[in-house]
Formats: sequence, structure tokens, C-alpha cells
Amino acid sequence: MSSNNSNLNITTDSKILKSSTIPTLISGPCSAESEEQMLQTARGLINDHRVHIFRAGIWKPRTRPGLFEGVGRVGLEWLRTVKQETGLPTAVEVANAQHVEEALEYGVDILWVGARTTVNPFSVQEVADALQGVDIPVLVKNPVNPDIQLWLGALERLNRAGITDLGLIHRGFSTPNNKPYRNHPKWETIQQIRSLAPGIPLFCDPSHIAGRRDLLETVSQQALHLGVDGLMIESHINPDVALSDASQQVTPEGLTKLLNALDLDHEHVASPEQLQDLRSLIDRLDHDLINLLFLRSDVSKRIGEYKRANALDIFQAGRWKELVEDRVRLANEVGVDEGFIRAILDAIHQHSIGVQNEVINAAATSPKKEAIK
Ligand SMILES: O=C(O)C(=O)C[C@]1(C(=O)O)C=C[C@@H](O)C=C1
Repeated sequence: MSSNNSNLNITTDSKILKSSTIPTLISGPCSAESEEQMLQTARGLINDHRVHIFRAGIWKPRTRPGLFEGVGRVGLEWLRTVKQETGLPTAVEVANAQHVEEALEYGVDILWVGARTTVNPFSVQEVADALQGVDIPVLVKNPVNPDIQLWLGALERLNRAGITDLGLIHRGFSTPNNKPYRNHPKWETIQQIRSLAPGIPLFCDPSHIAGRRDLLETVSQQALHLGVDGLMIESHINPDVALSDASQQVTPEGLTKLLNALDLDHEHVASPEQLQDLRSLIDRLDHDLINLLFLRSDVSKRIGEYKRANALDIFQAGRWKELVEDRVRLANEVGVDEGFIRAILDAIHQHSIGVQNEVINAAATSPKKEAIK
């Protein structure tokens, strides 16, 4: 696929990331721990022909020092052995120039930039500079915080260094309330990034969104419904003893079960168990909506107090027109029906005016405080 990307102004030529069968599946351990662990996991994975690429973390960016920070260079040797034995192309995360140099030295096929690196333009630039003149596919995970421009900026930096085989990985975002996920999927991001970076393959990393095995199926299926091109799912020959992210990794057999349960062609009808998950998701989203509506109405009340004190009209036609135009633009970008959003905004506006009327009426009818003698 070759495209001249208008929004981003980057040139892409995606080869390895688009497999003939959709989606492209990348799997392997969160961290390389030993040659045996890598080989056993890879041997398990090749029993399932749907797995296209073997991944492993060699250098692990950890929140606090003292945790397992990856095996480093020796892991690249194990990765090379995996490739020789199984024929699977290999992928590792790189975060600085040294990682890039070592990964290239050991013939790694695909690199990815992790969420904690994408947040830092200096680091991304260092990786990009180290890749100058190298022809290798690079995937970019979203930054930890929900900042799409930062994500696109990383793509641009790599592209300017000559990397055209680019892809994106959606791994969820850190938000004030991620529950029940480890990282909030903010699914609307998928449409946003698709419209801003058309033609760039988009992967989903359900392992980092879910953070737990039992949510992997729901998250993976949701991502497939939204049309992602591939999935990156962590697997480990014995997840319970994994040195990092034990609760989100599956065994190779577990991965096969998961893939069997998914509709990889996006036409999946939910199972009874998934219906339960989907209903929990609806519960959570409705709760979020109600909390947000409460906050909005409280803000409107404070604006009402300001209007009362400054003798302003409650209805502000100009402000409302701008607000509706902005929200409709977002709805169209994200792919939410415009009529639906207009109806909701109408109801919100009416309620907001009602809240402010109450503020003003309450002030008009409340007895004046007695003057202090
Ligand atoms: O911006 C204001 O002045 C508000 O009172 C807020 C608000 C709203 O709910 O968004 C409510 C009434 C106005 O017609 C415009 C907007």
C-alpha cells in the first residue's frame, strides 16, 4: 500500500504490516526472560497459523526502579534463535538510539515505540535519528496521555527520517478513572486517528487496555468491530510466573482459544458471556455520562450565578451556536450521528436554561438578609 497522506503530509508504504489475512496478529511475551521461555512460547504460537509476528520486550520501561527492567542484549540473541527456528518475523520495543542499533545488529524485523517513549518528542527524535536511512517497519504506540497530536508527531518524526513502513498501536490511555481497564480504551480515538492518519495500519493492543485476561476477548472484539488492522496480544508459556504483567498474558493455547472466540472478519455476534461484558460496559458508560451531566449542570449553575450578579440574559444565542457547531464537528469526526447529537444538545441546553432560571428565581424570591446593626 502506498499513499500520500494529506492530513499528516507523510508518505507511507506499508508492506509487512498488512498480512493477506486480516487482522495481522503479533504475539509473544511481555518480556524476554530466558531462551527457553522464548522458544517454548514461540513453538506454542506457531501451532496457530494466525500468528504472524513474534514480539518480546527486551528493555522494559518501569514506573519505579527496582522492578524487572528487561534482560537487554542477550534477549536479542534469543529472539534471533526464535526467528531461525520458527521463521516468525520478530518485533521489539525501542526507546533510544542504543536500542535501535542493537536491534538492527541482531536483525530484528519490526520495531515499535512504546507509550512512555511516544510522550517524549526528544526520545522519539533520538529513535528517528538512529533510524535515518534504515528500511524497517516501525509501529508507534499512543502516548500514555490521550494526546493524539503527540502520537501523530511521532509518526512525522519517523517519516522525516525516511521511515515509510509505519503503523499505529492503540494501547489505551491513562485517565483519572480507567476502571475496569488498566488503560482506558477511549474507543472514539480509533475513528479520530483513522480520519487524521488515513492509510496508516492501526493495531490494537488489548493486553495493555485490559490489563487482565478475562477482558481480552471483549476488548479485542470491540477493536475488530471498529476495524483495526491487527492485534498485539501478549503471550507467555507460563503467564503466572511472568516477570512482568503476569495477569494480562495468555498461554499460546489461551491465545488460540481467544482467537477462536473472536470474529476476525468483524462480523461477530456476541456470545451470552460477552453480552454480560457488553452490558457491564454500558453500565459503566452510563454512569460516566450521568456523572458528567451532573458536573455540567453544576457549571451551568455557577454561570447562572454570574449572570444574576451581572444582569446578563440566560439565553446566549451566539455562544450556543458556536458550541453546537463545535460538538457537531466532533460528532462527525468521531462518527456519531449528527441528528442524535443535536437532539441531545437541545435537551442539555433546555435543562441548563432551567437550572439557571432556578438560580435567578431563587435569588428573586429569597428574603433579603437583615442589615447588620
Ligand atoms: O455559556 C453560557 O452563557 C451558559 O449559560 C451555558 C449554556 C450551556 O449550557 O452551554 C447555557 C445557556 C446559553 O444559552 C449558552 C450556553
